[in-house]
Amino acid sequence: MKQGDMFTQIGSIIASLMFIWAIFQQYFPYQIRNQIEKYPQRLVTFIYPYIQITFHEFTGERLMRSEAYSSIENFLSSKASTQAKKLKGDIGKNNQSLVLSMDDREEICDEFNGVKLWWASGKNVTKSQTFPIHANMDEKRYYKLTFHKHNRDLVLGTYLNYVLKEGKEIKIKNRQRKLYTNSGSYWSHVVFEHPSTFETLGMDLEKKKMIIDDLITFSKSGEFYSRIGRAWKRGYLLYGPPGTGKSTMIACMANLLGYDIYDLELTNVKDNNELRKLLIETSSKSIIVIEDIDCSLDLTGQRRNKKNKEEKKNEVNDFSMQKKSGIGIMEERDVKNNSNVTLSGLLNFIDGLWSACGGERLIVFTTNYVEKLDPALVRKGRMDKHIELTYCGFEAFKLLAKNYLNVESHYLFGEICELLKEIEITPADVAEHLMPKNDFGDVEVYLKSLIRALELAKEEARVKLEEDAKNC
Ligand SMILES: Nc1ncnc2c1ncn2[C@@H]1O[C@H](COP(=O)(O)OP(=O)(O)OP(=O)(O)O)[C@@H](O)[C@H]1O
Ligand SMILES: [Mg+2]
Repeated sequence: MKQGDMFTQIGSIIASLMFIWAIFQQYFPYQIRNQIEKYPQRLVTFIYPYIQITFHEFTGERLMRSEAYSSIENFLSSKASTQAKKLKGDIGKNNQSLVLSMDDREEICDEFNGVKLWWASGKNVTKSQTFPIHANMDEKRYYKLTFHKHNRDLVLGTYLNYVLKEGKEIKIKNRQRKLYTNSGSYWSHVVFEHPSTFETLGMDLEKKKMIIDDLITFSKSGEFYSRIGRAWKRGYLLYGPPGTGKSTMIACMANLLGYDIYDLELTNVKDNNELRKLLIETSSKSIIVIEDIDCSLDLTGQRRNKKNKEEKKNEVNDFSMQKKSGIGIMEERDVKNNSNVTLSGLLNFIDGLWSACGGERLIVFTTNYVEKLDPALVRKGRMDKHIELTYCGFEAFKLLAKNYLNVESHYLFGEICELLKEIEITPADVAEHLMPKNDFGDVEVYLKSLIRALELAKEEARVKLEEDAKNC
């Protein structure tokens, strides 16, 4: 028989069956129909004791991308890379890693609490009404989960929640992170791609480990915080001289935990209401940073006095000094905009905001002058961890030498170690000496340049000491 004839015959059989079904539906009372329908269903359940759940990619009237679908996609991506034979590859949203997912019409098996389940990917293709270029718009993808009916409770009660939660976490890890800054009461953002990590941060190793442990413990303690009835937040105060790595450490924290950064410029905020609005808009898994907190607010709750204003007057004309002399900017703003953020407004936000918002947040203040801060601002519970970033010690130097020069030991290290004990030099200055120059000289050239700088600083310190002694 020709293929065309076969299709015609099948078509007429289907048409006849549909006709009989329509008659059946119309003329048999509901009760009889129900009885008769039960048997084929029981037969199917007996022969095929599996349940299937379909998760479509687009849902709702406006065909929004389903969150469940994208969570499942993320959840399955790690399993797909080891099990599926046909994979799809793409660059992740963080623009750094390759993300693999299962291709259409693939199936993989998952196991949960000793129970086997099967995930299959598929797509329905409907004929495109539009131009061929839009043909893809008519492909409707879905994931189908199949499991034995005995495991219904486990799958619906626990497994699916677990899949959605895991998928969400993977999504957050892979997402493109953002650096937000505020102008007035609005946040604007750029993609956050700072390369600093704790591996490249030069500092005392024990202290570094303590900070990493603290951050990781915090990020895993959601349930603990909720059990004890505290908002899931933690405050860090980073203090130390300029160039010791405070801002760099914030980037390391964000990279370690995969958080966004909100760099809050308090001097751009008009009043406490505007501050509250800004903070409520911050997302979960974020670090809210206020740099140079001593400059951003008058920490006695009063505006700085006139004398201070005069002192700062010249500095604000120099753009490079503006960050450091934030109070100067603030006073300039005050005159024009009547800025009115107060210490108590800031404290309220630290204490109260997160309770309402949920989700994990770090708040980080930096300052060069910890002694200037109001004790109320930095007490435990508000700023839980106070971390001093210090001048460059030998351990920090070794890490910088390894990163910048790819050298772990050298005969000049001993001399540098001795000099670092006597001379205060910031990691930023050390890094500057180790930075590759045009001539790309060898390691010795860079180390000797650093030694010269240290000896010069030592000599200057000696002369200054002598002069001070004479003046006394
Ligand atoms: N501990 C460090 N390890 C590695 N690099 C560092 C470290 N400290 C500083 N640097 C380098 O010096 C530069 C300046 O450091 P950073 O901006 O973090 O200093 P800071 O403490 O925030 O200074 P400021 O108080 O002026 O804001 C960074 O770009 C970084 O390359
Ligand atoms: Mg800084």
